[in-house]
Amino acid sequence: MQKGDLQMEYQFTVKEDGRAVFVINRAHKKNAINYEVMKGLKDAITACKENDDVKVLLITGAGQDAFCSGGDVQLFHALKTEEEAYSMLYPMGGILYELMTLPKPTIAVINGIALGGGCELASACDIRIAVDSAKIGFIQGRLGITTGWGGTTILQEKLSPQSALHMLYSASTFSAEEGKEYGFIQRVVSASALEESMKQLLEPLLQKSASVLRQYKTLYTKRWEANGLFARMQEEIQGCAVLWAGEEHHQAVESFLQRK
Ligand SMILES: CC[C@H](C(=O)O)C(=O)SCCNC(=O)CCNC(=O)[C@H](O)C(C)(C)COP(=O)(O)OP(=O)(O)OC[C@H]1O[C@@H](n2cnc3c(N)ncnc32)[C@H](O)[C@@H]1OP(=O)(O)O
Repeated sequence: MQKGDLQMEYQFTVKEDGRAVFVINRAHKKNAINYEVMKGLKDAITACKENDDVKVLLITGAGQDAFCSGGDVQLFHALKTEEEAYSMLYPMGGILYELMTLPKPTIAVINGIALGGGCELASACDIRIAVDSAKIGFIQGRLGITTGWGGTTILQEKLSPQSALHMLYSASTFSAEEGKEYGFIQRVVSASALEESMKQLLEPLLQKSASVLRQYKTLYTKRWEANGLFARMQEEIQGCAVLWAGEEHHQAVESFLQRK
């Protein structure tokens, strides 16, 4: 394959105004997360932490109809046992913990459908802005599993129990406006107004000094360290791995893969 033909599964750029942008670049797979995207996200978060020029991290998906459809079902379908599932779930949970505690503002720009682990990824960001056509759903329950990247533990820090548990129990797909009613989405805009809305959202943040932004985030990170956030995420991940090995999950994934 010619070098020029190589399609990177993600793009990470740092703009002159201090915003860093991570784009999941797998639109042909509704921006599902595979191991390359996981590594790219891990490296991007580290780069943001180490680069004083970066003030804000944005995460979004390539194309117009998907933010992220969760883990790559075709790829992760090969993981059958609890141990094999844990070998993928735990590293991604660690990445979401690093994202959650990055000492800089993080914004999920939900440009389209966000499902399963895609919602967990968005949850780990400080702020979620969505286009009005976006659909969001913690659909893991339909596959006989729970969130497996720490998403439930993260929601416990951001949403009311009634909102979070309804979204999780139902495994329903909600509109962006419904997600806003639950407190999961902070701003809903039309696709055409997204760029302007992002400008309005970012301007006041980019004008603040890095130390002010870092101080605010550190106050939250200290709270999460004090209440054992990562240990609770790990417990959630272990629970998901047990369900992952169950027949209900394997049959649900098989049905998805055989659907066409
Ligand atoms: C802990 C996290 C947990 C985990 O995986 O570990 C999860 O995230 S569980 C949830 C996993 N995600 C899903 O179950 C979503 C599966 N995808 C869908 O339900 C649909 O594809 C949908 C609703 C996103 C879009 O449906 P639509 O009819 O508009 O498009 P297609 O289904 O034809 O999809 C187009 C193309 O993308 C591939 N695709 C979509 N989602 C995934 C995915 N999550 N993993 C891998 N591939 C995905 C789909 O197979 C099609 O590709 P093709 O080569 O044409 O088959």
